[in-house]
Amino acid sequence: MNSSPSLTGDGATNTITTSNKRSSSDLPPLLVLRPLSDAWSAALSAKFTVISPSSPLSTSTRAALVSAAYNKVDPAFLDQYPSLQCIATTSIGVDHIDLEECWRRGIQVATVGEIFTNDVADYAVGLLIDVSRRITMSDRYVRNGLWMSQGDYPLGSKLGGKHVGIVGLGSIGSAIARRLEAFGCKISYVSRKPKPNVKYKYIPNIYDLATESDILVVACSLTKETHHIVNKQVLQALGKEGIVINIGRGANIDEPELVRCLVQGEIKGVGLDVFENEPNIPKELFEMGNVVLTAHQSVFTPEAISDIIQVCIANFEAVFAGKPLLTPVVAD
Ligand SMILES: O=C(O)[C@H](O)CO
Repeated sequence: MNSSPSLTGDGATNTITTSNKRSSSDLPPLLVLRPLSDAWSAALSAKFTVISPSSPLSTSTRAALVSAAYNKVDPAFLDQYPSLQCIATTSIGVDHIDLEECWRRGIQVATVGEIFTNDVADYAVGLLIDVSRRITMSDRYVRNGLWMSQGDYPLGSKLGGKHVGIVGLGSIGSAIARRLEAFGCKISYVSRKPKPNVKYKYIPNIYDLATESDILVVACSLTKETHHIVNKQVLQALGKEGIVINIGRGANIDEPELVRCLVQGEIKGVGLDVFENEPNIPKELFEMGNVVLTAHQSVFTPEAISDIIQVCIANFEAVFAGKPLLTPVVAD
């Protein structure tokens, strides 16, 4: 009878138990740090011996699966797992991973590649239409019975013809730009350098971008350079009629300044899927009508989750076979 580790879970926590149903001794060990749903558990356990950080095997494992934000990969974490050769994160953002340190130690890092691109772009456009046409606000108005007592809700603004400034024209920013172009928006962008073969107007400075824009869409990754890239001056340059959409990372925006600008009417409205200290959200935002708030979910569709599982497995199989990763993070 074989008694080997397998992973069970309620979708929120990992638990190692013993099973006599099958042997996993010939399956490569995979250290898993993120919570696993049943679908994740089944898919990973079929290919790997899934081990938890508390398992004695974990220090000698070669590959690890981590998730965005809530598994910080820093030198202290890496010291615990000296045999790691590869880390795959279930995110596109890698701000929770000390990449330089990983590379210094010869550890490869993989993301989910472009799996989320279209879903996030759809969501960003959804937030933008919601804020500019006041859909959620009008919904609250109707639900609260105010239509009858107070009459028609104030009109939202037309999207076509608006000047949209995209902060970060990577794959997600580009997908947002393509969608907004179809709505008749004029697109400009800021990024470290102009993108080759791109027809949108490149503006090297975010202040100038904000000055020229009606709407700013934050779609950049979080780095030292982009931390609080949308600050007081940028928000003031955007102006009283300006709208901000953020599907990047909360810390791309100086959140207290954003709240202050909203309170003082220095910008018109925001659609935020990400926050500086998730899941803590400044309480002032709850009181405001001109904001749409969602719970960092622009990336998640059931279809995308299924694709993430497949790409993570493919990356680990490549590592264990000594082949290149499918979706590596590369130094730029
Ligand atoms: O980076 C990502 O993939 C998303 O924001 C989920 O964390």
